[in-house]
Amino acid sequence: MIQVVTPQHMQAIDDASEVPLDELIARAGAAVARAAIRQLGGTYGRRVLVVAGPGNNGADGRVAATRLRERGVRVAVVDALDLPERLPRADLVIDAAFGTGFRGGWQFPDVGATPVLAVDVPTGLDAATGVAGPSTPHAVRTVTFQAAKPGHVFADGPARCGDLEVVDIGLGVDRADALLVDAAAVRHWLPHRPTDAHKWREAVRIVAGTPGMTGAGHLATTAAQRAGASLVAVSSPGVDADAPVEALDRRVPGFDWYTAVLDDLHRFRSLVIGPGLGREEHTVASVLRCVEDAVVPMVIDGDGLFALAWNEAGSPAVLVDREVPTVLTPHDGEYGLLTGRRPDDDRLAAATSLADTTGATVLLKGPATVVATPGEVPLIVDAGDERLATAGTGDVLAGIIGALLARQIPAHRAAAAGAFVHGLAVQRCASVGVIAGDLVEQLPAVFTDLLATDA
Ligand SMILES: NC(=O)C1=CN([C@@H]2O[C@H](COP(=O)(O)OP(=O)(O)OC[C@H]3O[C@@H](n4cnc5c(N)ncnc54)[C@H](OP(=O)(O)O)[C@@H]3O)[C@@H](O)[C@H]2O)[C@@H](O)CC1
Ligand SMILES: Nc1ncnc2c1ncn2[C@@H]1O[C@H](COP(=O)(O)OP(=O)(O)O)[C@@H](O)[C@H]1O
Repeated sequence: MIQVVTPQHMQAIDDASEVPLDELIARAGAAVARAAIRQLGGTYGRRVLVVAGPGNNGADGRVAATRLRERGVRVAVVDALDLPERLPRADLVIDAAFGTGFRGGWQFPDVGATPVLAVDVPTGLDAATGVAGPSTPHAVRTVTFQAAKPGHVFADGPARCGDLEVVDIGLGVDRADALLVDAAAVRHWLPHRPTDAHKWREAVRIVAGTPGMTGAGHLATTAAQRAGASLVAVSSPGVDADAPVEALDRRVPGFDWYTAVLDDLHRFRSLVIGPGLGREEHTVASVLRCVEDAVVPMVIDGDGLFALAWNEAGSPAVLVDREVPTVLTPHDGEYGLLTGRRPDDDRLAAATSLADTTGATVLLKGPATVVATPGEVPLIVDAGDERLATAGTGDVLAGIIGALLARQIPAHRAAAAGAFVHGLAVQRCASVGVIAGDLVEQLPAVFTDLLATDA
């Protein structure tokens, strides 16, 4: 997995390094030159314009210019603080104006359609949050050093950075602030089913859906099945669940259904509670009883999170005493309900603080999803895309995580692996018109491909 380090932490690593700054800049600049040649597809007859600022980012760019000249590239370097009226023509612009030391107020010049290669971060992109300034260029590629920064993966980062290349310049990273989840990690986390498996081994209990909203239970159930649950029992309180023929429809009353759910919960390996449950007071009461007394790992999603927030003592009070893992899956609105405040631009900190106060694993949804668990390095999943932003995809994610918990994957990894396969599923779907059920259909192939790949 790629390490993610905050700019502040990277500065401390830099300061503590025994490698002199000049040497780091030499290595960084050489890596930028190599990336530029790859981007240009060669050196002969190619022209490169380097926009170089007064700091170390500019120094990286000047070293790259020297290296490129040595390879026969025609290079012009312009001073970011003294730009000529007309920029020299070029096949590639290297943005070495400002990196992590940018403090706003400088405009990147208009380079038309010429592709931009950014050094460390495109100028104006906040490396801590990914929020772009008004003239931040859209780079085709960004070369960063030693570790990715949060700004590369959150907010405007992915769109402004283009392809991200992380280059080792010989700085030892003492600890990552987060890790970017990849296929190799998820493959490694997935357990093999033993030959003596039986249908109760990875059984998932789901409470989701209400009259008029039974689709939430259906989506969570089918997703759990397709993510490896060996048996799913689903209840939509007060109504027959919309259960596929392979699942058990456990009819429970509309009120005080917690007794029915808790009764034989010990037979299951996980409980998913909340999608489409509604926000009635009696529903809140039943959810809270389940959270307090459930003896198996839980995923609390959607209206289950509302129930936690509605509780007078606050969600931490209900959660901290749980002796088995809990995964909370809020989007920004649900995070706001739970904490009284929507997450700010520092999404790593937002997820981590909720995890710390509740003791739970928090999966903070978004274009890049963050998974935080007390005592664990946060995980970031950026496998999905905007096609996931349709009704019901969260229900699918909750079902997948429920299945992975039932497969005995620890909560931190189960949540991150769930978000990762959810993202891979949408990558296999059509470009337009994707609905949540499409993701479910892709899951067996996603798992098959993941397990088949060598790495
Ligand atoms: N470990 C690593 O990852 C390594 C990273 N490296 C590289 O170092 C980069 C960080 O370098 P850096 O700290 O020198 O900051 P950088 O962005 O070059 O600019 C600061 C200068 O610009 C000035 N300035 C700022 N804004 C301005 C404005 N609007 N208008 C005018 N001036 C402005 C600012 O002035 P001041 O604020 O001090 O007044 C200061 O002089 C990093 O992004 C990476 O490329 C490698 O070289 C080594 C290993
Ligand atoms: N723009 C986006 N890019 C990538 N993923 C997204 C985007 N918007 C939403 N998602 C993902 O889609 C899912 C939506 O979940 P949720 O909001 O709970 O949906 P619902 O409640 O309708 O089921 C989450 O996994 C989230 O991370």
